[in-house]
Amino acid sequence: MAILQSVLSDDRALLKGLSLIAGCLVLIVTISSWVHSARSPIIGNLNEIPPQHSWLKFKEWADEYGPIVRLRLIGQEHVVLSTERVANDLLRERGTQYSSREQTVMAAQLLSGNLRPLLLPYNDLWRRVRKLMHRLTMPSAAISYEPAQSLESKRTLYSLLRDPSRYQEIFEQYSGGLVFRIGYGKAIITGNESQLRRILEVAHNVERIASPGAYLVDTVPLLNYLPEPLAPFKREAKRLHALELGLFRELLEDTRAAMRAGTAKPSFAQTFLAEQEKFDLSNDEGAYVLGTLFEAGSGTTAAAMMSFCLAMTLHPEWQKPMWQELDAVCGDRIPEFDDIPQLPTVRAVIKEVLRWRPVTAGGVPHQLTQDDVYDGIFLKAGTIVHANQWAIHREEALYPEPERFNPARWLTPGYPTYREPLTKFPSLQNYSAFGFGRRICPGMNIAERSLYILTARIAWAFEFSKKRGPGGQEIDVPLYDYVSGFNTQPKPFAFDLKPRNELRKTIVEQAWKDAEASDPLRGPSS
Ligand code: HEM
Repeated sequence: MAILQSVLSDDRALLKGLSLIAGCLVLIVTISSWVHSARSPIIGNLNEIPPQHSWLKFKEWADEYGPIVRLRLIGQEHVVLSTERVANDLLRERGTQYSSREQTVMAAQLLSGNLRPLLLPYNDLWRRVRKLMHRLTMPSAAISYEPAQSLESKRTLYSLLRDPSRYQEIFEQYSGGLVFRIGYGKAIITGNESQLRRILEVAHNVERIASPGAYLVDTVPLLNYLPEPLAPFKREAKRLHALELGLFRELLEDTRAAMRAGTAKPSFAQTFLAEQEKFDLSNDEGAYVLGTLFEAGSGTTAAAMMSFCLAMTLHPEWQKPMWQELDAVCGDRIPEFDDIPQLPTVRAVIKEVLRWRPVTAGGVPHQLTQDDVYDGIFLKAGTIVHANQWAIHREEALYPEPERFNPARWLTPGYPTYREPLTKFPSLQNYSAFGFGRRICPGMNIAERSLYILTARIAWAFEFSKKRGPGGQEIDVPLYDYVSGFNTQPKPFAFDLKPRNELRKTIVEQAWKDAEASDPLRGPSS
C-alpha cells in the first residue's frame, strides 16, 4: 500500500516532463519552488530532493530546522511533519480539517472513478466506506480471522523450510493469500490463480498511476479538458478503470452466487452483501472497499516480514531472547494465538522492525481542507501533509540511539517507550507505523495478528544467519538498500535460514499437512 508515500520523490522526472511544454506552463505553474522551516528563510530548492527515498532528506531538514518543514513544489504547498507530537496534534486532534486526500486526476478520479477508498476525499462516501471497513476489521471481527492466519502461516513455514531463497514470493503469498481468503472466501493454492493474478495487476496499476510525476495531467489538471482523441491518458484510464471495476464486480458476484447456492464461506464480501443496507453503499462502492482492502493489505504485511528477515540477519543476537521466551512458553509445540500475551519479546522485535524500517517510510499524505494556524504557522487549505515516519521513528527523545535496532526499548524500564504490563505492551495498536488520525490504517487489527503469529512461529522454528561465500567468508548484507516503490521493502539479500533442530522441522511439516487437510476452503478455486 502506501501508494502515495513517495509523493515528492519523482519531482525531477516531473520537471523534465514540464520542460517539454514550458512555454504554456509558465502561465499555469508556479515555477518557484522553495523549502523553508516554519519561520526560517528559504533554505533549499527542488533539486535538493533526491529522486528516491525523499524521507531521508526530509529527516535531515527536520534535524536542522525543526519538526515542521514547509515546501512549495510546482505551485503546490506541502508540509512535512517529523515528530509524533505534531503529527498527532494536527492529523488526530484536528482530524476534521486534516483527513482528506489530494484528488489527483489520473489516480483518484479517472482510474478509480472516485470510488477507491484509499484515495477518497474526506466526504460522506468516505465516512460510509470507513464504517464498512470498521465492521470488517474491528477487533472482534479480526479475532475471527485467526484460523485463516494460522493456516496461512503454517503454509509459509513449510514453504520457507523447502526453499528459503524464495522468501519474497513466500511472504507475498502469505499476505496476499490471507487477504484473498478472508476478503473473498477463496483459497490461493498455487499463486497462479487467475483472479489473484488479475487483482495483483490492478494493485500494480494503481501504484504506477498514482506515482508522482507519472502523468502530466496531475500537475496540469487543465489537460483533463482535452477531448479524448487528444488525450491518450484518458483512454488508458478508461480501459484500466473498466478492467478493475469488472474484476471487483466479478469477485462480489461470485460471493453472491455462492450465497444463493448456500456454499458461501465467511468473508468480507459475504458480510457486506448480508448487511449492505446498513452501510448505504451501492454494489460498486462496496466492491471497491473489498478491492482496496486487498490492495492495501497485501504488500504491506509482506514488506514488514522482509524487513524482519533483514533485522534477524543483521542482528542475530535478538534470536536468543526470543528462543528462550518461546521455548519457555511453548516448548516443542507450535506457538498459537493464545500464547501472544506471554511473548513480549516477539512483539517487541516486530514493533522495532516497524520503527527501524517503516513500511510507509514517508507516510501516506493527508490533505488539509481549511486554512489553519498551528504554533504560529499559517497553513493554507489544500496543503499536502506528510507525516514522515522515517523521522518520527527517529526522534531522539523518544527513541534513544534511534539508528540502533534495539527491541529492548519496548521491554526494559527506563526507556521512554517502555510500558507495563508486558502481557499487553508492547502493542501495535495506534502505532505511528499505521498512520494518524481518522485515516489511520483500518487493517491494523488484522496486520498485528498476521505479524505476531508469523514472527513467533518463524522464530520458534528457525535460525537466521549470514550466508557464507565459497571461501567460507560471510556475505555482507547492506544496512539500507531498499526498493524505491511505494512499500519500502529491502532489495533481495542473502541469508541462511535453517530449522533449529530436526524435531521442529518435523513439527512444521506435520503442522502444514494437518492444516492443509482440514482447510475449510479445500477444493478448486478460480
Ligand atoms: C504491516 C502492515 C500495514 C501497514 C504498515 C499499514 C500502514 C498503513 C498506513 C500508514 C496507512 C495510511 C494512514 C494515514 O493516512 O494516516 C494505511 C491505510 C490503509 N490501510 Fe494499512 N497498513 C498495513 C496493513 C493493512 C491491512 C492488512 C489492511 C486491510 C486488511 C490495510 C488496509 C488499509 C486501508 C484500506 C487504508 C486506507 C484508509 C483510508 O484512506 O481511509 N492495511 N495503512
